[in-house]
Amino acid sequence: MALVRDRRQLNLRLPLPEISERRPRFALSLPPTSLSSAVACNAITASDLENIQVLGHGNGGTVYKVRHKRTSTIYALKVVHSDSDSTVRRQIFREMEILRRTDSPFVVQSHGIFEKPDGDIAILMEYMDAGTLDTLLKTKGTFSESALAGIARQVLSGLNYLHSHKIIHRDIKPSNLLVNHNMEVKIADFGVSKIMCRMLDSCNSYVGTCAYMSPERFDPDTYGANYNVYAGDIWSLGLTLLELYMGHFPFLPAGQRPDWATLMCAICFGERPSLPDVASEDFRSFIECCLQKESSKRVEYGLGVAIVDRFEDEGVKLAKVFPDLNTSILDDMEVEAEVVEPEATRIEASNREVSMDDAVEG
Ligand SMILES: Nc1ncnc2c1ncn2[C@@H]1O[C@H](COP(=O)(O)OP(=O)(O)OP(=O)(O)O)[C@@H](O)[C@H]1O
Repeated sequence: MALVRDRRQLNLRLPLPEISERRPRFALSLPPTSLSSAVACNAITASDLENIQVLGHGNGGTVYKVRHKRTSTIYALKVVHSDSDSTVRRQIFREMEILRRTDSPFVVQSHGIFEKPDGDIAILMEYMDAGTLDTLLKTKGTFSESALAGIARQVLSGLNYLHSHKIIHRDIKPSNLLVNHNMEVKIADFGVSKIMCRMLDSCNSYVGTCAYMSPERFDPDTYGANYNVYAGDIWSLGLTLLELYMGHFPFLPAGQRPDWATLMCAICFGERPSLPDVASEDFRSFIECCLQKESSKRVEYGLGVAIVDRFEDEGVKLAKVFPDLNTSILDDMEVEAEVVEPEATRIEASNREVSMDDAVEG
C-alpha cells in the first residue's frame, strides 16, 4: 500500500525546526484525502497510475505524464531516484514540504507523495498541458504586452500567496512557470525555495539559477543592506517577463552563452537592459520597478508598505499599467494540447511513510 499525502494548511506562524532538529522525529500522517478531481475520497496509490510519457528531466529527477487507471485523470509525476545525491534529495524533500503547505490557484497543486521500496520518491501533481513559459517561448515565439500582463498578474498573485506564507521561491524563471491550455500560469519547482521562520530572517544564500538571481544575492554588501528577502523573486519576475518579451536573456546579446562571471558582472554592474522602441511606457515602467538593482528601492517602489500589502497594491497598479489586463491572452496565443502515444509503465510504490526530512531550510 502506498501512502498518499494530501495538502493541508498548517499554522505557518508556528516556529519551524532548527537545522539540527531536521531529522524526522515523527512520521507525517495524512489528513483525509480531499482531492477536487474525480478521484476525491479515494487515496491514489502509485499502482493506480500508468505512465504515458516523459515530460521532462530536471535536476536529478524525471517528470512523467501519468494516467489514473480508473478515472483516466491525467497527472504529472515527478520522480527522484534513490541514488540521487544528498543535495537533490534535500531539494525534493523541500519541494514536498512546500507543496504540502500550499493551496493556491497560482501554485502547481500536489495530489500526493509516494516513496517506492527502492527509495525513489515521487510527487503527484496537477498536469499542466501547455508545458512551461520557456517551452512556449521556444515554440511560439515572443509574447505580446497584453499576454505578459496576464502572466504578470498570475505570477504576482502566486508570489503574493507564497510571500504571505513566508515562502521565498528563489528560482523564478520561464522554465519554472507552468502553463495550461487556458493560459493559466502556475509557479512550480520549489527545490531551492526557502520557508522563512521569521519575517525578518536573512536569506542571502547562493542558490537558484544564476542568470535570474538579483544583484543583492551576488553582492549583498553593495545591493542588499537591510534588504527584504522577498525582493529577489520580484527581480526574477521582471527578468522573466523581459526575456519573454525580447526572446533572449535580456542582459546579454541574443545567442550568447555566458559563463558565471560574465553573468554576474552583467547583472551587478551592467546597465538595465534597454527595451525596444516599440515597448509602451507602461511596460517599461513595470520592468523598471522590478529591475531596480538596489533591492530596498525595488521593494519600496510604489506605496512602500510591507511586502504583502505591496503585492496586493501591485495588483491594482498593474491593472493601471496594463489596461487590457483582464482580456484573455488566448487571443494572443493559441496553445495546443499535445497528443501522446501511451506506453504502459507502472510506477510501483511501497507502504513506507515519507517523513519530514530536510524539508525546511534553516
Ligand atoms: N506539473 C507539470 N505538468 C506538466 N509538465 C511538467 C510539470 N512539472 C514539470 N513538468 C515538465 O517537466 C520538466 C522538468 O521539470 P522539473 O521540475 O523536474 O525540472 P526543471 O524545473 O525543468 O529543472 P531543474 O529542476 O533543474 O530546475 C519541466 O521543464 C516541464 O516541462
